[in-house]
Amino acid sequence: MTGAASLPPILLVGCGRMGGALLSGWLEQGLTRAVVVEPHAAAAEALAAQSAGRVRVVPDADSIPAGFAPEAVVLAIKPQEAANTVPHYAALSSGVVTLSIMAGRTIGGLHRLLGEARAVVRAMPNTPAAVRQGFTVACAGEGVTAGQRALCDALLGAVGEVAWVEDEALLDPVTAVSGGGPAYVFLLVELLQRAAEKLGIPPDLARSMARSTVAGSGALLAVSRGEAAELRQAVTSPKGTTERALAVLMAEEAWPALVDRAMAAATDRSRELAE
Ligand SMILES: NC(=O)C1=CN([C@@H]2O[C@H](COP(=O)(O)OP(=O)(O)OC[C@H]3O[C@@H](n4cnc5c(N)ncnc54)[C@H](OP(=O)(O)O)[C@@H]3O)[C@@H](O)[C@H]2O)C=CC1
Ligand SMILES: O=C(O)[C@@H]1CCC=N1
Repeated sequence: MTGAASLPPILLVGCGRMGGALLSGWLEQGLTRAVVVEPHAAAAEALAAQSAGRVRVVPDADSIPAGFAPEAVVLAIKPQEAANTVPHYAALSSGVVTLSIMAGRTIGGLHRLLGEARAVVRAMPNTPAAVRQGFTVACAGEGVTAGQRALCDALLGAVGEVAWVEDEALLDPVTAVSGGGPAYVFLLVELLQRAAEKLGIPPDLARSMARSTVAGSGALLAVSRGEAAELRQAVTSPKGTTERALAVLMAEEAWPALVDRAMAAATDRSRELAE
């Protein structure tokens, strides 16, 4: 991974939830010069305050200061905006690496929008990036140099762990599982809270219980060397209460089948977003 202090000038296109999380990680790591294209006024104002002059926010590609020469163009807009937006960055992406975090959008599709000769890395981070606990899977397209890959590794590594794969097709199931994964965990919190309330627990207590249980379990998992199944078994006393709940959740037609179906649906959607 490239040293944090060596982060070169970056152009970030789209500074919403994911782009903003990445940028704050880069700023924390000492990024000194970036231009952010972000038409959303509130997000742009927050950024300007956070960056103490290191980031210039502009509303569109035409407003990028003349002479700004980024070493990476990071695409963090929605996949549905790619066709109209990405071609505006064809000139700036020439000779540098383009790092896309857009769901579904393929390296080949980005080559068609930017020009075949462009160096493109496709990556899928997740929102724990906001607290530097993200997990990103990345894939480098043809022609990406070792230096460009190291730069992308540094940019993604600023917000958490990075794993690289050779097979780009894996990015679709990755998007389903780790890209969207935080949403499923937060849904579990919501459902635990709702069930607790239905069982008569006051809402405030139900909320605290559900949040702390999931956050604490995540913290325990993070420091554990063993498998998740072992942590589950450590809670499950023989003939006890958890065993009864797990018999419901782990029935083949329950969570095992539902999670398979949900991940397949998200994977299919990622493939649909390709063009
Ligand atoms: N959210 C997540 O958990 C993850 C998202 N991703 C990917 O990251 C990308 C961004 O997602 P997310 O951050 O959630 O979305 P957001 O909507 O929060 O961020 C996108 C931002 O881009 C801005 N924008 C719209 N059009 C343009 C444009 N032409 N030029 C520059 N900026 C523009 C939007 O402004 P406005 O609101 O005004 O339209 C918005 O602020 C998506 O492609 C998504 O697939 C990847 C991993 C996880
Ligand atoms: O829901 C989405 O499409 C994006 C990609 C992964 C997480 N959020």
